[in-house]
Amino acid sequence: MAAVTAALLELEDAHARLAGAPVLDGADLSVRPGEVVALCGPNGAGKSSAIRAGLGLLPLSRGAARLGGDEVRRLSERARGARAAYLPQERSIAWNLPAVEVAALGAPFLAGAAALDRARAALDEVGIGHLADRGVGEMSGGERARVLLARALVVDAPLLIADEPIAGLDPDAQLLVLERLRARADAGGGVLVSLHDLTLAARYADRLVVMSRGRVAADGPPTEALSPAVLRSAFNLDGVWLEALDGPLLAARRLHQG
Ligand SMILES: Nc1ncnc2c1ncn2[C@@H]1O[C@H](COP(=O)(O)OP(=O)(O)OP(=O)(O)O)[C@@H](O)[C@H]1O
Repeated sequence: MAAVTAALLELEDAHARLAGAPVLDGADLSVRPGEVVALCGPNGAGKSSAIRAGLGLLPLSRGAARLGGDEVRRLSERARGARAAYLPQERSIAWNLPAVEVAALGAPFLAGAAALDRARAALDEVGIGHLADRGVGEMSGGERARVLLARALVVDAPLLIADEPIAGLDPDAQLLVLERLRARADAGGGVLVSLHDLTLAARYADRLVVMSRGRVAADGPPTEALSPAVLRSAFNLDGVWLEALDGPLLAARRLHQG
């Protein structure tokens, strides 16, 4: 009998409010082992809120949030940290520590040398191995963003959640990072990644979830989820998918305002 694989993260009819206004309004979301799920939607649609709810960082007023099959609010912070690595959208690092030490913070339970080895490997993975010993206060914004991604890659957890990991990265680094996330999923992990670049989302994700006004407007194979109707209603775009050499390519223009 085939075993049913539990979702690594699940939101079911999730409702949440911030400052008196709804930010999640009945959102459903799941991530399973082996898949990259791209979370897309316009600014303010609720992507970060959905991620934070799944991690137990944003309490729900109604509905359920489960991490690794258990209700997230019943899990200790340590248990949450063991179930999901998280790269938040916020990219600041307070202390000017060497990149390798910042990345090693992702493996607090490993002995120092083992954590530093893993951190160096992760910095290599994101293309900045040569900056491992440089202070993060002496780096460009994109380099610092990659250090934080390396810290998330160091975490030994079945699920990796990355909130806009390619924002501010150069084109080569964007593709490199998405390749690394793809490789994590191909090795059996689950990946939830919020992205604004719809073409890249379509190329690297197995499934694409479109959020709009705190709800899920579409969930499915990327170019099906981003249908012309959804592009119109959620993104204000008049768009079509073209088939290019490297995969689907979105050709879109802004809809004229009435
Ligand atoms: N701390 C807060 N207090 C009050 N409202 C908030 C707060 N954080 C976010 N919001 C509101 O919640 C809604 C959802 O925000 P969220 O950050 O989840 O959107 P998002 O889809 O991740 O957007 P973006 O693409 O801009 O990062 C927005 O309307 C936003 O203004």
